[in-house]
Amino acid sequence: MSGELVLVHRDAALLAQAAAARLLTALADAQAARGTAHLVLTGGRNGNALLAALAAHPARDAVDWAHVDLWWGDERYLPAGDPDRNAVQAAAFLDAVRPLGARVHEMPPADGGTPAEAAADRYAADLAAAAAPGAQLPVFDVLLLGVGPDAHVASLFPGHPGTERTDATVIAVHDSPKPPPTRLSLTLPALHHARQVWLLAAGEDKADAVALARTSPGAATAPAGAVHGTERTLWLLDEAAVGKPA
Ligand SMILES: O=C(O)[C@H](O)[C@@H](O)[C@H](O)[C@H](O)COP(=O)(O)O
Repeated sequence: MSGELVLVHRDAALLAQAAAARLLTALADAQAARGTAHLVLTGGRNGNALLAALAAHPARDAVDWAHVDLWWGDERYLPAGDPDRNAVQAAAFLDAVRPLGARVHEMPPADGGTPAEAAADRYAADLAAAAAPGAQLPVFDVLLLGVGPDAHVASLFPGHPGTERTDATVIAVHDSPKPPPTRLSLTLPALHHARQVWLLAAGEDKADAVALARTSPGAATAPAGAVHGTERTLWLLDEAAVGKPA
């Protein structure tokens, strides 16, 4: 079982700044150890706030972005440029690091004809191409996950069939309880290919989900409580998201 750590910050803004500083150090450490870093991004308010803080951080370029691979844990299956796509919401950060050489692996957008299943397979192939020989996934150094009010992570929702999938690394998710209804998501086994999993939750609307997840009731009930890094699992919270007894 990896080491689990809970860090609580005063509010969502400080959480984003502190997590960005921590992430820069984690990426620099990964590059010092292995020469490269694989970072998995998440959508949602806290994920996007972290990326905005990262883009503006004075120590941003302590990371050699030319040796960073950026992936997504999930994506809304919408046309390219749609403002609801996670990659579009991360544009300010991507516009800052792409010129520095970051390898940005966006999940495929909907093109009006390709089924989401085919797009999921394409991303799985992209991941496999970046993996060690014989592996299906690169080892992710840090995998970021926003936590939903129902304790979902990525696009793996409680009681949803996609959360139980173990036969693929990337799946299409239909009938998502969180709009839009069609998404692409890494599966739970794929999320476990991370050295560090960082779970981000801020606001009192997340307190129930955090309290439930931390009792580890299983992925079907609380996917956020079922994801762990092989080396470390961090809960990055603000005060409003803490304090509800389990
Ligand atoms: O595509 C998405 O919607 C996200 O990847 C999703 O998993 C998100 O991280 C959580 O729903 C938390 O979102 P908030 O931080 O906005 O509450």
